[in-house]
Amino acid sequence: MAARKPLQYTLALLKPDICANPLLPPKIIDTIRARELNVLEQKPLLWSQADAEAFYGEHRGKFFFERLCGYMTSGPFMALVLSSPNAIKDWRALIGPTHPVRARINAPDTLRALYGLTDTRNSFHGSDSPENARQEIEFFFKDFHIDAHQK
Ligand SMILES: Nc1nc2c(ncn2[C@@H]2O[C@H](COP(=O)(O)OP(=O)(O)OP(=O)(O)O)[C@@H](O)[C@H]2O)c(=O)[nH]1
Ligand SMILES: Nc1ncnc2c1ncn2[C@@H]1O[C@H](COP(=O)(O)OP(=O)(O)O)[C@@H](O)[C@H]1O
Ligand SMILES: [Mg+2]
Repeated sequence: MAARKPLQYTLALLKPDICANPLLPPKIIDTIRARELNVLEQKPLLWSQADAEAFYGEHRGKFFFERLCGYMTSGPFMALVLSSPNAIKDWRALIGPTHPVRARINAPDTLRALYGLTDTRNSFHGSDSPENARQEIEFFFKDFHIDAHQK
């Protein structure tokens, strides 16, 4: 009997443009589950400028940093913890490339192709590495400990 691969966890954000339409988050969550990603945690949030600058600190100084923080503090959004054997890759494959215009050309079935508005307002976030997933989950869900779930 092959040993089961341990579950992997990732942080997903449904950004303010998605959450501005109350019909969309439930629809997106159905799509997430249909792709065999488990939704372990979810919560609505409204960020301050300081929260946005802390989370996206890696992009400070880039030309889009201010507009990114302005977008992410423009309204309520939703944070989720997703799990599957390859949750990081699975969720990033489902949301597609960063730039919606490119997504519509190269990956038309992805969520950013379907819902993304502009390069900044691209509707979704997904952790891009196991270490970032750990940090990003901790950022939003202080009481969620990956190790406890992997026992
Ligand atoms: N390198 C560089 N690219 C830029 C700059 N300003 C805009 N762009 C690029 O041009 C794209 C389109 O610009 P915008 O029309 O402002 O689109 P956007 O920033 O995604 O849209 P907003 O949601 O309005 O911020 C941006 O996403 C960037 O990829 C800049 O100052 N430097
Ligand atoms: N060239 C750009 N123009 C405008 N906004 C951008 C650009 N690149 C990235 N962003 C914004 O910054 C966020 C973080 O960028 P990055 O980590 O490179 O992409 P991803 O979210 O796909 O991991 C993106 O989701 C997007 O909202
Ligand atoms: Mg990123």
